[in-house]
Amino acid sequence: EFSTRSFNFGAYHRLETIYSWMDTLVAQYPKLVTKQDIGRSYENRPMYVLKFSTGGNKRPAIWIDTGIHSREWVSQATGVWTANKVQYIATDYGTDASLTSLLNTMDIYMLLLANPDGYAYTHSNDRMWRKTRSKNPGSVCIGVDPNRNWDAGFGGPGASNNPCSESYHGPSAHSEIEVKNVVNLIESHGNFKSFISVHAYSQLLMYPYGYSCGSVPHQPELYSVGKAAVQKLTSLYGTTYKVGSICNIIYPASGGSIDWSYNLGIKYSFAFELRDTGRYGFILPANQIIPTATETWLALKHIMEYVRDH
Ligand SMILES: O=C(CO)C[C@@H](Cc1ccccc1)C(=O)O
Ligand SMILES: [Zn+2]
Repeated sequence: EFSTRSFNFGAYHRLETIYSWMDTLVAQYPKLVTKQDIGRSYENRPMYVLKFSTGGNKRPAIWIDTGIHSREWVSQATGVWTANKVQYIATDYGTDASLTSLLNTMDIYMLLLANPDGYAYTHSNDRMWRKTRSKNPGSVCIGVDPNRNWDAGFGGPGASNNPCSESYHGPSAHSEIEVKNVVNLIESHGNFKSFISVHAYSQLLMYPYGYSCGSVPHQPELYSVGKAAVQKLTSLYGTTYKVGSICNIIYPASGGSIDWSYNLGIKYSFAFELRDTGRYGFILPANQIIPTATETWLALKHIMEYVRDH
C-alpha cells in the first residue's frame, strides 16, 4: 500500500510493514531489485533477501545484514533506509558516478530482518528480546544468540552454554535455521567479497576476530579501510566511532557471523555498532534513524567502493 515515496523512513515499523515495503521496492524497480526467500525462520516466517543487480551472472557480491539481534531496532531501520538508497545507485546515474559504477560490476545482497521471529517478539511481548525464539530442550528458557551460533570458534570465549543466557551459543554451530539459511546462501553463491553485519549500539566499526584477541592476517588493511570509512561517517554530523577487532574493542565473542565469513575467505568482513553510546541504548529515538542511516551510508559507500577497487 506504499509507494517508496510515501514510506516513513524516520519511524520504526512492524515486520509486516517492512515486508510490504520490500514488495513495493521490487515492484518499482524489477530490473534492479529481486526478492529471494532464502528459507523460513523457526516460527516459519519467510526470510527475504533483496538482491540488487544490473546483470551478469554471480558477479562479485557484497552482503549486508541488519537486525540479527532483534532489539537493536535502529539496525533494521537503517537497513530499510539503505535498501532504498541503493536503488538510486543504479537509477541515479551521474550524480555519484563512482558509486553508480559499483552496480555495473558488483551485486549487493541485503537481509533486512535477519531475526524475524525475534523482531516480531520485540513488538508483541518484549522490546528487549535479543535472541531467536527456538525452544531449548530441557530448559524453560527460549532462544539462541544468533551471533554466537556460527561455526567460528564455536562454544569458545564470550559465549554461554546456558540456554537462559543472552549469549547462549546453542546446541551446535548453525543449529539456528536463521543462521543456516544465510550460511547456505553464502556458501552456494561462492563469490562474496564483503560481509557486513549491522548491530547497535556503541558506535564502533569492527573486524575479526571476536573469538580470539590475536590479529587476523589482513588486520592492517582492515584497520585502514575501517578508519577511512569512519572518517567519512564522522564528517557528516561529527558522530565519533572507534575502529578495531571485535575482541579488542568490545569483548571476546565466539561464534560471531563475521568471524565465520572471514574464515570462509570473505576478507572484507565488518560489523557495525550504530548509535548511540548508551544514553538511549537500544531504545534510540526514531528521530535519530535518518541521521544514523545517512552517516552510516557514507561509511558503507566507502567500504563498497574500496571492495570494488581491490
Ligand atoms: O550485540 C551487541 C550489541 O549490538 C554486541 C555484539 C558484538 C559483536 C559484534 C559482532 C561479532 C561479535 C560480537 C554482540 O555481542 O553480538
Ligand atoms: Zn547486536
